[in-house]
Amino acid sequence: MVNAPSSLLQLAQAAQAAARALAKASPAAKARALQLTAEKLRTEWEGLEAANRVDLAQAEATGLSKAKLDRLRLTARIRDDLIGGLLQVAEMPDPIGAIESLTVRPNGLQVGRMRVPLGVIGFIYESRPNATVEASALSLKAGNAILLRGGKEAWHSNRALVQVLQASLIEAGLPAEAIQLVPTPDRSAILEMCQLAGLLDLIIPRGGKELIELVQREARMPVLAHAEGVNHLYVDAGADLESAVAIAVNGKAQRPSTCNSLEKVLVHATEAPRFLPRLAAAMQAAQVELRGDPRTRAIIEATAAHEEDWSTEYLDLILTVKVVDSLEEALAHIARYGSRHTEAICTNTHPHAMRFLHEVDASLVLVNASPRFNDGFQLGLGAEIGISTSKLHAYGAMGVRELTTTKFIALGNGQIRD
Ligand SMILES: NC(=O)C1=CN([C@@H]2O[C@H](COP(=O)(O)OP(=O)(O)OC[C@H]3O[C@@H](n4cnc5c(N)ncnc54)[C@H](OP(=O)(O)O)[C@@H]3O)[C@@H](O)[C@H]2O)C=CC1
Ligand SMILES: N[C@@H](CCC(=O)OP(=O)(O)O)C(=O)O
Repeated sequence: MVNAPSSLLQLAQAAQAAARALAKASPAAKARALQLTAEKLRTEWEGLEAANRVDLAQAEATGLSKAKLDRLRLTARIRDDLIGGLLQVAEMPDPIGAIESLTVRPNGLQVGRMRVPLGVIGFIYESRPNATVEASALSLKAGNAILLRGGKEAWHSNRALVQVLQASLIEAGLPAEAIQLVPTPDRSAILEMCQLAGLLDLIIPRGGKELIELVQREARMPVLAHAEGVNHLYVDAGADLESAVAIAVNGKAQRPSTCNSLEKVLVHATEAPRFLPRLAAAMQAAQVELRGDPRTRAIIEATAAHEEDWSTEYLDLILTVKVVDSLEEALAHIARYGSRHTEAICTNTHPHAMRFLHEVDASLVLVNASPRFNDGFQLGLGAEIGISTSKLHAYGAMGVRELTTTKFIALGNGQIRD
């Protein structure tokens, strides 16, 4: 805490004061701030787009990849999705103050749990401006303050969006400091955030290995890692192959830059001769480069996969394929190379589906569905701050509830302990 520059330290102190105010704010005021943000996204869209264009121009000039430019871009569709998500979050029941599982002890003491905010959240994430709005909305609904450190390429977009969010807070009678942007794109601020023990209650790094390792090493407060997705689809013996191809194409090609996209396909040997040519044709049409193990390459054209391919998250139109002899082999491969993010099976065999669900350790395990569903909005949370690949205190998509905790409460009538 002492090493933080006064500006960041002051921001965190202001966030802490704002968090205290938000913890007791009325559900109506929080919902109002969310509705106002939705309105302003529509009425102030031109200004937001203009800020976004500055970021896009700078990013293009520095040669940012097409996939990363795509996630930096604020489009009308993103605006509409954000508005829909904000309104959905506004309408959700306010979790704060709810008393859960009240029981009566033999001595008459009533013991329960009350849902409370976490406090101040430090959020470090990619150059994806919509994440700024989604994370802020969820944090606000959960009664937390948030300190945002988005990717450097989104600097102007994030500043403009945070202005909108803060104006909505003020109009709703809430402290603007509940949503703040770290005042510099300099990476040193990330290390400084990690030192803000006593001010930040939780830090969420959302990004690649380097970021996660840095924050896990340096942070002086709890960390919820939102890490990479080395995600598999296992095509079982007897699976519906048409559906398996459609799931694989959706998983890989719908939005290859996302953490929930498909990176590897494992196929049972009995299906490989029929499945792989269909997969290859579909992937070729989607412009996906295939890499494969020797058994795959004996059936279809693919470049040779190397050991590092099995653990690599490409975030690109590349897919690695392996032929396996059993469900056991698929489970063992996933346990060895997966990143516990998203894992899927295509099967028509109920016991296999159940084994996969029980035995695979990942934040979302799917049966006969695309890994692209690992997203808070798709899973019914309204929005998401990201996908926790840590197990404590939340595993998987994090919405409002995951940004809260509970404290015990006890209601007595004079009980004393023997
Ligand atoms: N689990 C989840 O919820 C999600 C995970 N991801 C994962 O994020 C990654 C993709 O995003 P990408 O932009 O490439 O991620 P990066 O890890 O490159 O960037 C994310 C953030 O981390 C910062 N950062 C990266 N490396 C360092 C470092 N060495 N020191 C300090 N800060 C650092 C970046 O800062 P700067 O702007 O300065 O580069 C940026 O703010 C993928 O691995 C993807 O799977 C993405 C979304 C959701
Ligand atoms: N959950 C989001 C994707 C989040 C994500 O992976 O973000 P990014 O890596 O910045 O593209 C979705 O499926 O739309």
